[in-house]
Amino acid sequence: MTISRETVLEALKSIADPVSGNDIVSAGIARAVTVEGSTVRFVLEIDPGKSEAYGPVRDRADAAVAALPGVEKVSAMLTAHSQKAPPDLKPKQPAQAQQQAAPQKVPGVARILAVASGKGGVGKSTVSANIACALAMQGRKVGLLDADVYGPSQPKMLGVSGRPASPDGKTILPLRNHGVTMMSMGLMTGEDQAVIWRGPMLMGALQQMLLQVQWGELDVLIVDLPPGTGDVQMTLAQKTHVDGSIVVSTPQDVALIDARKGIDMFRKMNVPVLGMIENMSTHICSNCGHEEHVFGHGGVAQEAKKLNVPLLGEVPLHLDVRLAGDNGTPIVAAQPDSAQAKVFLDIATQLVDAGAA
Ligand SMILES: Nc1ncnc2c1ncn2[C@@H]1O[C@H](COP(=O)(O)OP(=O)(O)OP(=O)(O)O)[C@@H](O)[C@H]1O
Repeated sequence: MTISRETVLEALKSIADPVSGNDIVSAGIARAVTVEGSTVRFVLEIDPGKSEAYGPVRDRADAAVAALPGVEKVSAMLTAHSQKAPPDLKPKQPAQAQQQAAPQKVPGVARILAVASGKGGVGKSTVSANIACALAMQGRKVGLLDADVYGPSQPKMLGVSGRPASPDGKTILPLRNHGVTMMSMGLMTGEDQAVIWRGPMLMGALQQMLLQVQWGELDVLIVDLPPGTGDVQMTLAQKTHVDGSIVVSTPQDVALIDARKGIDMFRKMNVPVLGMIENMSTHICSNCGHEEHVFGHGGVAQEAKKLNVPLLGEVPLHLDVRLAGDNGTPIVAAQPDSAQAKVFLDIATQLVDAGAA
């Protein structure tokens, strides 16, 4: 049975807004209604000071939608609006419709740092995991959100497994290892399950990860983005206040072309680019220590200079970096005194010194 968005809106109109006396749709409280098969999602955007008063409203709205024929699952979220008058669901003139709600902060999270790459497989997840651990080793309260829905790898890299608990059915308890609080789409879907995500599902899932996970008080939440410049990157920057971004690339031209696109996207979305990291830079032989430039060397430094962004570090290509990641203990934690670990620790120090983490 197909559920229409209009039917959902009608059901939501039966719920009164305790503050304005209107119904929650006319009052502009009920927003972002999406229907995916038998699942309905919506948010109630409220004054953060009135969250207690709106708890029962959310429950009533949830029940009204759940009672509709064909609805099997409802996700109703309370979110804090950042404007005095939240936009409503009524049809808008094109000019008004273009005015997006301002990007929101995630409660308790002081800063959000996005780690991106233009191209897949350049080591973005390895870099995210190591920077997260390095920051935790320096005493920062760190979260890591694995938003790489196409290839979630953080559970393996940080050595966590099992489905995260949700004692109240509304919030999700993150997992923790190496001093890092982490949540991954991989933990919601299972390691071997292939996931095909479509735009609206991605948006919903990402928002859910950001807002429903109990991150606690964090100095910084690192978001490990999927490669490229697609829906997830756009949604993150549009909906959430992202304080800075880091772009990871190998020194090869093909990777650099895509990295440039990534930097361009962040600039267009007004997300400060904190710097680039060259990964798989010099190869150091684990037997004899001989150095070789498998993918070239210095390409990222040149590109960073051209684009006028700092080069935060050059991470060598070293067997131990991969083995550490595969074993669930990133190299900074496994071999903190190694040359490879030092690069990550130095990047973490730079981020702290710059007030970015
Ligand atoms: N500096 C390095 N030295 C050795 N191996 C590395 C290094 N960086 C990453 N790797 C290895 O390369 C592989 C790809 O790395 P990773 O998963 O971090 O890349 P990614 O850019 O996040 O990939 P994807 O886009 O598929 O998510 C992994 O097996 C990882 O262990």
